Amino acid sequence: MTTSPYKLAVEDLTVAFGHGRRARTVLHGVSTGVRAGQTLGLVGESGSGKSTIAKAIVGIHPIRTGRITLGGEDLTGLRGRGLVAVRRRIQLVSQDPYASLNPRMTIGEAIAEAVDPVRADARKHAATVERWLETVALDGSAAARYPHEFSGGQRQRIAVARALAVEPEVVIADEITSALDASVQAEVLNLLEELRRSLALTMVFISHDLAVVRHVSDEVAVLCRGELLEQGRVRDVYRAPRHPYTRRLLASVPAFEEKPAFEKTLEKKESAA
Ligand SMILES: Nc1ncnc2c1ncn2[C@@H]1O[C@H](COP(=O)(O)OP(=O)(O)OP(=O)(O)O)[C@@H](O)[C@H]1O
Repeated sequence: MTTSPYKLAVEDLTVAFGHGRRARTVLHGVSTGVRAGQTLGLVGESGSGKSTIAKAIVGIHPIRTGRITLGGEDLTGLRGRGLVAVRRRIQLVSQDPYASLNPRMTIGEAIAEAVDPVRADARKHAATVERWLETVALDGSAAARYPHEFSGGQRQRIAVARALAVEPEVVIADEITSALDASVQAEVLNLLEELRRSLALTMVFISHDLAVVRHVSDEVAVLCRGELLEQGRVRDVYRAPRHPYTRRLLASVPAFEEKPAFEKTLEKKESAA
């Protein structure tokens, strides 16, 4: 039985790299979580430990202490098949889509593998592959091509399609737009926002871009040097940050009240609907 209000919960998480005297703790008892169907924005300066949380959740980094639960089920310490199964239920999409796309596989094969890892047959799953490509606004003919044949923004959309094709319970998006220029960033964020609404995704959105986080998140958690300083509803934290560090972080955003380009595009779409 769990009393956690969160679909995905992290409790008292400590992660350290290295051993003995060389060990360095990078997460110090972090507790956070995301409610079902919501998006948690995870913010903090470079090196604060955001990616480490994501990687610990999906089992890439071992944890020292703490607990990770999904729907109340304890995932901590899973190995072998259990770990593989969890990696499917929680999909991590990172800044570099090359990391999740095998350069020797066509896009069709990559998505087919996400749908069915046992029989990753692009022809057998052609209809599903095409549906996911269309979901991320790509033509079905993309299935026969290789990752290097696409632009950065297109590759990121393919990585999102591949992650969603698994039908995960939670998606963790780690700086997925930081390598993209502003207009492509807007395109990927718009897509994510549409998918989030239509598929009622539960998502952790990691970014150092506070304007973007404000737009896509329901709650925001602020991380500083491996410690979680505060978490709350976006509106509350942005209007009245409790921690001086959060205040500084928000103050350092130039023209903070200025709405990002993609937000304006979304508003236009909504008012036209
Ligand atoms: N595999 C690793 N081995 C040793 N140290 C690591 C490893 N991965 C991360 N670290 C260290 O952990 C700390 C947190 O890194 P992490 O990548 O989680 O930060 P971040 O907040 O995601 O930063 P950024 O926004 O720059 O991606 C950093 O000091 C980093 O050097």
